[in-house]
Amino acid sequence: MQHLIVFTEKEKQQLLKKRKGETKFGEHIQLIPNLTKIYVDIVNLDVDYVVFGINEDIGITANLGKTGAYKAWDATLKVLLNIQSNALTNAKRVLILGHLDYTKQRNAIADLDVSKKKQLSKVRNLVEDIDKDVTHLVSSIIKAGKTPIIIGGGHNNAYGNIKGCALANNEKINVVNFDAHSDFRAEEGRHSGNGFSYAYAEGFLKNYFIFGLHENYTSSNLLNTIKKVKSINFNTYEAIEVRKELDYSSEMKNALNHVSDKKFGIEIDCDAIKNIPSSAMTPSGFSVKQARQFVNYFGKDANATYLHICEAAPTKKSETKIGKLITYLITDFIRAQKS
Ligand SMILES: N=CN[C@@H](CCC(=O)O)C(=O)O
Repeated sequence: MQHLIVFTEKEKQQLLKKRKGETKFGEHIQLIPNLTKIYVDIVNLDVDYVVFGINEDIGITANLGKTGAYKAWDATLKVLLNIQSNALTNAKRVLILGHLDYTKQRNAIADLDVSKKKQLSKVRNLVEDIDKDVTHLVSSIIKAGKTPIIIGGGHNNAYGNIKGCALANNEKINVVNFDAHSDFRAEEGRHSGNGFSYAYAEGFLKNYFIFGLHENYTSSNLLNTIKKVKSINFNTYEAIEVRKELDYSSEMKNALNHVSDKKFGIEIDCDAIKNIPSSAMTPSGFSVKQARQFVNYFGKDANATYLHICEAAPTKKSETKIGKLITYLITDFIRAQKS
């Protein structure tokens, strides 16, 4: 795993802001001292969750989107390590593994002109390399009996999550996706808009529920496709929050029915949440409270297999806000699983 950079005790100490009389989450988490073989390193560790970041936005570049998601992991660590450690946050059950690093690859594509077909396909080929790493890492974590919590990166990484889970369990998995977009675009080379279509076409994804699709950002072709395929179900943000034809809680129940008959992944695209800096930031979207309720609701189910939070693109100004958002979602998931 040449791109996996393990999170070290030294880095942890640099980020921890200790306070007398209090214990921070980072003081109780587990780390692995050396990386040998990921499965062997974690299989005997007494933890339930393996949290790791994917420092890339190459998939977003390959989808001609707005970059910056490679910074979400660092933003998250700064906040996550410094929340309180108490009976409600369960830090001892958490391994902070580290991150997949693609700095070199990001630099190598910086000067490419993605409006040119050949150069775009170079970027899309790089996404396939990332896919291999994510697939291997997720499948090793699941085979070791732990639950992956993945902080992206672009939504292209849904593909590696799904394939990794399916390979580890030796069967297709289901997914519920909290997202303004279907990410079911054509198989035209890998990017952040086709993680689910590739996973479906290659036989790793079975039932797929898209929660809160934006009607303005779904092409006519895609709408026809997702209406036609029986194993795909969806609702729209407009039907729930604008026209009030559907009720948020009942829709979560409906989505759970669609995915919970077997192992399923929970995908949270931060562009579904109002005003969160991301590739497709929107002034009209679900609230942070609704996103947290969503993670809690699906995280409670015994078949919930992984959590992926992606597409948030922090700036200097929004770094703490994004770190806090992602930390709330991570801890909501852990609490939900415990209950
Ligand atoms: N993962 C995001 N997919 C969206 C991106 C939209 C955008 O960046 O504007 C899509 O392909 O539609």
